[in-house]
Amino acid sequence: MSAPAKTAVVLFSHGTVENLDDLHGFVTNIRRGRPPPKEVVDELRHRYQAIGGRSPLGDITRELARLVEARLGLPTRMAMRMWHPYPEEVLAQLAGEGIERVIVVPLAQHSTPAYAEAMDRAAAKVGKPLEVRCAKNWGASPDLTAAFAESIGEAWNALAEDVRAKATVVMTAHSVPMSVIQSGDPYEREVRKSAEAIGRALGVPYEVAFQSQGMGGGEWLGPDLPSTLDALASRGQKHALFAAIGFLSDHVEVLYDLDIEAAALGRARGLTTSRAASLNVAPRFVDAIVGVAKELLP
Ligand SMILES: CC1=C(CCC(=O)O)c2cc3nc(cc4[nH]c(cc5[nH]c(cc1n2)c(C)c5CCC(=O)O)c(CCC(=O)O)c4C)C(CCC(=O)O)=C3C
Ligand SMILES: [Fe+2]
Repeated sequence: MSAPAKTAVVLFSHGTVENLDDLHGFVTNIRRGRPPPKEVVDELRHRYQAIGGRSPLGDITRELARLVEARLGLPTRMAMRMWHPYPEEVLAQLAGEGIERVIVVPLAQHSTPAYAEAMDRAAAKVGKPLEVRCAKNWGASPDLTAAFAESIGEAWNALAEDVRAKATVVMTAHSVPMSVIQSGDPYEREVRKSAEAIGRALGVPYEVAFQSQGMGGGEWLGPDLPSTLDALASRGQKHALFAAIGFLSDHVEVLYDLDIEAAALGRARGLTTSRAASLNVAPRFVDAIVGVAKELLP
C-alpha cells in the first residue's frame, strides 16, 4: 500500500503589488499582456495613493492562508494570478517540500475557470508531477452566502430606522467586457445566482450592479453604478448600501471605486451611501473556504 499523497492548499488570489513602481507590469498582466497607456497607470497610482498608498489585499490573503492552515492542518500558501508570488513559484516550492497534491481555492468565486487554467499551466512547468485539484465556481455555496448575508445584515441594521425605510442594498460585482458575455461565459448568471441567494437570506430590497467598467472603452456589462443610482434616486430612495458580493476582500476596487468614487456618485444624486464590510478574514468566510477545500480532499 502506498502512503497517502502529501497535500497542500493554495489560496489563489487576483493579486496586488507591494511597490507602486510595479504597477505598469501588473496592469500589463491584468490586460492580458497589452501594456497600458500611461494615463491608466497614472490614474491607478492616484487611486492607490487615495487609499493610503498600498492595497491591503496581500496582507489579508496571507492572514487568510494562516487561518485556513490552522483549521485544515495542511500547509496553506497564497499565490497570485497577476503578480508575485505567481503559481509557478508557489508550486515549485511546494514540490520541493515533497508535496504531491495541491488543492486550489480561487479567491474569485465567479471566475474559477480562468484561475484553474492558470494553475494547470503553472503545474505543467514544474519539473515534478503534481496533482492539482481546483475548486469550481463556489459563489452560491451556503457558507459564503451566509457570510455575505451576515455582513450586509449588520450594515443594514446599523442604519437609522428612517434611513432604512428608504434604503436599497446595491450588490456589486466587477463588470466584464460584453464580448465575454456574448461568448457564453456564465459569469453574469453566476453573480446573479449569488445575489439571489444572499437576497433571500437577507429579505431586504436590493439591486445588482456591475462596477469598475474598463477605462479602455468598448462595451462592458451593466447596469453600471451611475444608472443604478439614477434609478434609485428617481424612485425616491435616499440611501444606497453597497455590498461588493463579487469580491471577497478589501482592495482598490472596493476602497476606491466604491468608498470614494461611488459615494460621490451617490452624493451627486442626493443619496447617502454606506458599505457592508468585505469578508476579509471573517470566521464565516474562513468556514466557507475550509468547506470548499474539504470537498476536494480525498
Ligand atoms: C488594479 C486592480 C486590482 C488590484 C487592486 C489592489 O491592488 O488592491 C484588481 C483586483 C480585482 N479585479 C477583479 C476582477 C476583475 N477585474 C477586471 C478588470 C480590470 N481590473 C483592473 C484593475 C484591478 N483589478 C483593470 C485595469 C481592469 C480592466 C482590464 C481591461 O481594460 O481589459 C475584470 C474584467 C474582466 C477582465 O478583464 O479580466 C474582472 C472580473 C477581482 C476579483 C477576482 C477576480 O475575478 O479575479 C479583483 C480582486
Ligand atoms: Fe480588476
